[in-house]
Amino acid sequence: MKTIELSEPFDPQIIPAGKVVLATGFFDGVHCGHQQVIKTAARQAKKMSCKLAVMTLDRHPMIVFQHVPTKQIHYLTTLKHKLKLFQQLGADYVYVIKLAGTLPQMPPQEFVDKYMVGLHAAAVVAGEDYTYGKHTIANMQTLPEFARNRFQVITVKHVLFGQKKISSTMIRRLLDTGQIDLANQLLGYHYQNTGIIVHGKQLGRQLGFPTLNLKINSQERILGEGIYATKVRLSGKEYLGMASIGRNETFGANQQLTVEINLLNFSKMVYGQQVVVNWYHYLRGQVKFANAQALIEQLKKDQRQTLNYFQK
Ligand SMILES: Cc1cc2nc3c(=O)[nH]c(=O)nc-3n(C[C@H](O)[C@H](O)[C@H](O)COP(=O)(O)O)c2cc1C
Ligand SMILES: Nc1ncnc2c1ncn2[C@@H]1O[C@H](COP(=O)(O)OP(=O)(O)O)[C@@H](O)[C@H]1O
Repeated sequence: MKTIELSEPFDPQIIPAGKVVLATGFFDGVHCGHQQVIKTAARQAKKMSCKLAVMTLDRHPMIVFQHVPTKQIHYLTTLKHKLKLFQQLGADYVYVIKLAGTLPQMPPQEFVDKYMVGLHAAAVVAGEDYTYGKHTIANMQTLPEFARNRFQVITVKHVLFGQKKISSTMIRRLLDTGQIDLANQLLGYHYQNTGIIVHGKQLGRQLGFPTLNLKINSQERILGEGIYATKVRLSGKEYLGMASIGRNETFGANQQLTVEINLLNFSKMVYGQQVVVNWYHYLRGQVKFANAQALIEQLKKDQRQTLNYFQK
């Protein structure tokens, strides 16, 4: 897979020769709905004997159109993770479009000419609500007019959960409220965070349950408070872990939020390393225990539950 960054104005020479089927969207999360768009494009590419290209943006459109500060955006997938998921879906090219300069105000006809025809699209595939300018004029209904028979337009119907379309917003709400099991079902894979192991208060080892304290990548979204069953990738190996996201209420009020994980079958001292956490299952909410002993008793139960979950 080849990743090509495009910023306005780009040199048409850098676009690989040959026709592509172009799947387009912001694709935060690359959830089941997004996967349907990309898989439809992949089938079409096979039919038309061309390459599969995916087009995405380098930043959330809310930053540009609603002026939301960059720091306030917490993605379901970082660009790096998104690219990995596109690769798994069979993308030959990924175009990452820089949403800056004159691009956000570009008239729809110019956008279609430069970023669809200009990328050699034989067909453009997107979801029902895809827009490439003001939603009243630059939508999937009007795309054939702008295309002027230069490419085919394929609109993919929303994938529904119950009556509602599966959306990044729906999944963000589920994550914020700790509903990881359902969020994973709608994502079609296990939600993931990346973080660095930092020093905590060194209380964990006294309790008999040392924990990796994680500083999660600041652009990523953190699950709501609770205790979760996880799989953790550390130094090329995978471990089962029980994770706590919370404020360690047992040890005082108004403490900082921490993300910490006790790994089952692990006993090395590690700090500073990068870990990838895959979140699998919600075990319980945070509890303010009467004392450390009561917390320890609960941690033993959490450990058994984590093992049971993964043995199922
Ligand atoms: C699986 C798990 C569950 C936990 N549950 C709670 C809890 O319900 N209430 C609480 O106050 N702390 C809970 N903790 C957090 C412990 O208080 C924390 O690990 C301890 O304070 C150690 O902190 P340290 O890593 O900074 O030394 C939990 C930790 C783990 C690993
Ligand atoms: N099974 C384990 N799970 C998590 N961390 C472990 C484990 N065994 C050893 N460790 C180590 O212990 C450290 C955490 O101990 P802890 O007392 O909780 O200290 P800290 O407060 O600095 O996180 C981790 O950084 C890790 O290197």
